[in-house]
Amino acid sequence: MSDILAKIVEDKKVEVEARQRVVSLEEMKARAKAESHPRNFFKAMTAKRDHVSVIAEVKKASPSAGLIREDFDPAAIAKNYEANGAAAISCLTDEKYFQGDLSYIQRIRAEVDLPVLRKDFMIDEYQVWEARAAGADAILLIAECLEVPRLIDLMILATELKMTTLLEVHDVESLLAVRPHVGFPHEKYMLLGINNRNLREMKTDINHTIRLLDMVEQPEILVSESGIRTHDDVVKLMNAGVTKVLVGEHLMRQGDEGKALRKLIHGC
Ligand SMILES: O=P(O)(O)OC[C@@H](O)[C@@H](O)c1c[nH]c2ccccc12
Repeated sequence: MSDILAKIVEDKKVEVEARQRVVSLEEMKARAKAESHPRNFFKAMTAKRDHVSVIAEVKKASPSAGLIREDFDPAAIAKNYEANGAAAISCLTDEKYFQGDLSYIQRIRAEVDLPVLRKDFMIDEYQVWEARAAGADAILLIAECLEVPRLIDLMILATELKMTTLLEVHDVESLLAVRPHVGFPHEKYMLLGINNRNLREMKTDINHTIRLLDMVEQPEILVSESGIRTHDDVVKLMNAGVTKVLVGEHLMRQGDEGKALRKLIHGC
């Protein structure tokens, strides 16, 4: 694990313990069960399109970029994404490193019809229930954060709660470790993400996805994540057989994030 990731995970353990003291696991389960049925994130991402499928991300700040967007209205941003062709929304909920907030999920969901992914560092069952109670339709699991059996446990729980899992890898070793678990029995509810950001140097390179592509058994569920900025980047990935992307920073840096999204998808 990179130093920054190790530090985030350490802090996350403390945070999850503190949150559990405020709302118990039992209470969180009750809240999750009372929540309306999740929207089908997997279906939204695998629907037939004649262009790339984009998970558009709502992100105020990040450890690598610092503050990205000063005037930050998560629901308005998501609405603009929806109006301009996003297939789904991702929302950062980590407070310390990304200035996110769990309450943004409900605010976004009230304004858009698209399914919403909770983007956080998931290390505990509690957070999966918490995600569902907050209205999330999907969760992110980062392979570099957890041992494979823990990943599988959290994935099974997410599936039971009818949420989609975006299982993210960066390293080749992680991809090989999770590969036997990609697909069955979660085939209708899981996507595989390749993160182009190297967390050791914080640099992004979209060729990273293309280099690992040969080792991906189901490219139809693959999402290329991070560092995607231009329509040419999208064309390059599409030509290699990648039909899904997750984009945040580039869109969030534009005054009109919807217009930027349309340009990214269509080139104009
Ligand atoms: O802002 P970018 O470079 O377009 O990247 C978006 C997304 O991939 C990135 O936010 C991300 C990918 N995996 C993560 C894990 C945690 C936090 C954030 C992320």
